[in-house]
Amino acid sequence: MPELEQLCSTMRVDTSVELSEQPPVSEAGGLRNVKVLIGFARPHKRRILLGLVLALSGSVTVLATPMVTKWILDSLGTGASMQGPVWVLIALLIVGAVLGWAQWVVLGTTAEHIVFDARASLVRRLLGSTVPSVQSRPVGELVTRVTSDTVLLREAASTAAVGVINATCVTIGTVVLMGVLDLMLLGVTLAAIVIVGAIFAVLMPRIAKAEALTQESLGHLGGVLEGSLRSVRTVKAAGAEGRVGALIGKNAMQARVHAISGVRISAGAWTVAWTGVQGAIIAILALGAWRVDSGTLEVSALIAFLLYAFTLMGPVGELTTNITALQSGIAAAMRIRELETLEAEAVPAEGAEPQSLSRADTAAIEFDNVTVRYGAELDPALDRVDVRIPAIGHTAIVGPSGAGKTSLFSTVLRFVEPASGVVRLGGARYPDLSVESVRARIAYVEQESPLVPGTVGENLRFIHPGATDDELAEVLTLLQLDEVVAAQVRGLDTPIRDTDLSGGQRQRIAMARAMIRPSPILLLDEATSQVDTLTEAAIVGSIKKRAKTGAVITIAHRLSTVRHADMIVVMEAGRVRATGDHEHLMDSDELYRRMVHAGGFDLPAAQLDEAVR
Ligand SMILES: Nc1ncnc2c1ncn2[C@@H]1O[C@H](COP(=O)(O)OP(=O)(O)OP(=O)(O)O)[C@@H](O)[C@H]1O
Repeated sequence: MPELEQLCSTMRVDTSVELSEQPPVSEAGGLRNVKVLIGFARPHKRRILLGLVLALSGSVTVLATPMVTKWILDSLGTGASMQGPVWVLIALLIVGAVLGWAQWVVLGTTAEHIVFDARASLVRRLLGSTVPSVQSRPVGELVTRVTSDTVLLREAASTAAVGVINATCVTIGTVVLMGVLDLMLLGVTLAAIVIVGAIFAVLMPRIAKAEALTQESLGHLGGVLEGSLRSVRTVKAAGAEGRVGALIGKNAMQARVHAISGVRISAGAWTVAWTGVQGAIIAILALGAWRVDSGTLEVSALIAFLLYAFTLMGPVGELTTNITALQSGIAAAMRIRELETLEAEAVPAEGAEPQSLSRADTAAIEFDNVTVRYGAELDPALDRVDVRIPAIGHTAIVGPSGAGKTSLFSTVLRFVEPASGVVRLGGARYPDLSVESVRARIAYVEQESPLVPGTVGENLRFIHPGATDDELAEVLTLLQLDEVVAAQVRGLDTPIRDTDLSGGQRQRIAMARAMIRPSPILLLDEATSQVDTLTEAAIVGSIKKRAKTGAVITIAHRLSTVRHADMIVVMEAGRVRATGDHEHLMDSDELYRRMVHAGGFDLPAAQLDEAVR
């Protein structure tokens, strides 16, 4: 758990570190792709080195065994005591077993550390990225990168890398010792190794490609599945289970096709490797027998040579498995690394502090000629907006769908940064303030899915974890939630997933969370649906109360919220069209009048006329 706490506590710090320390992604450069994988292993190089030393030491015991066997066979011929070589064999066995165990533990543990680090780094990256960049990808796809891709990294970045080096060393060592025994038989072995190696070189990139495509399909699968489950009610109500299932199944099938292609190529590589080694053994046996027969080779040397040939199957098999694992790991590392393209939030600035936000004559938020775009080629979502929101009172933002209300909130919360113009909080310019210091002064209630994983109590204390029981009780009463909470099986300790809260009750819990302690600014994106009369009355009442001591800014959809606002900002097509109170706007602004008569503040502009008619 301490590691988890550490992970959580470092969530808010600069996120650009770990992933960006690695070299840039390249589709073409195989070596560069390997470097991406090495980037994940680098922090654990000492442990990996230890694992390699243990693996190599273990291999020495394996390599020594045929020579000691030859020693025993030679002793048979000369009548010398066999006690010495037998003890050496037993010692080699024990030492080899201990080294193998230690290698397994060291590398296995390291692999888990690598997976944890990659996950922690990914979580930090995801939570540290800007809202639009995270929301531009399906959530399920991002989740698979943290869950399944990191698992593939496990073997590749530790065991597989060591396995490849060790197997290569063992192969070289075996070849050298074979050369000591007989050069002609070595020639046969080398020919087999070269042929197997060449076929491998051709097959490996194809395995890598199949792995990358499999992971990509799995990512898409996760994305579609997550989206479908999120809207399971709509899916079922529309009787679309079959269609949605087919769409998810299509991604699953694609994953299967690519995975099967990978399996086939891997099977081919394995078969080639084993057949090559087996063929070499038969050739060695035939040639060796002929040479023993002609008196140019000792029987003990032939047996030792054959033992080496059999030993060679180990490293060749190890190479095949580990190179396959490396290819999977490289594909996973590239996908993990690709998340670097998510735009990170601005690094905290030091220095400026907002002025007091509690005086009626100061502005809580000021927009000075602010333009916001979601892409260079897109029309601005906010177009040269000038607005001044007082530090005390209720300001309602209204406008047709797409007018820029949410973008205004996103700019206030620094989810997006203006392309031009400047925003001020309590007189201090945003660029001079850290993101944290801005958000610390704002409580925000979003319109959609306002509850977070955890218990009811954790949800209520989400913004202010230190809130006292009295503070909690007060806000629960204000929002008429006390009985709702008491009715849950374990009261405040009821996990959200076990509650039977209605949409309106969830909305009120989200409100309570934001109001448990006064924040200078309360941003409320009013829910259009799911709001019962009780919730509506509770929300209007709490807005009024809070607006006496701070700034309450609502994206308002209902007349009941808008009518009593101290100031109403009417937005249209990214611009502020008019400001004033209800009476003033009813007299002076045509669009506002139409929205009031239409009975909805969020209809698309084209529908307003129709609704009024
Ligand atoms: N993440 C995004 N990427 C690209 N364009 C966006 C994004 N978010 C909003 N927009 C565009 O910016 C404009 C303003 O959208 P915004 O969501 O701020 O309007 P809104 O008034 O809140 O609308 P609604 O009431 O329908 O939520 C729209 O044209 C919208 O298409």
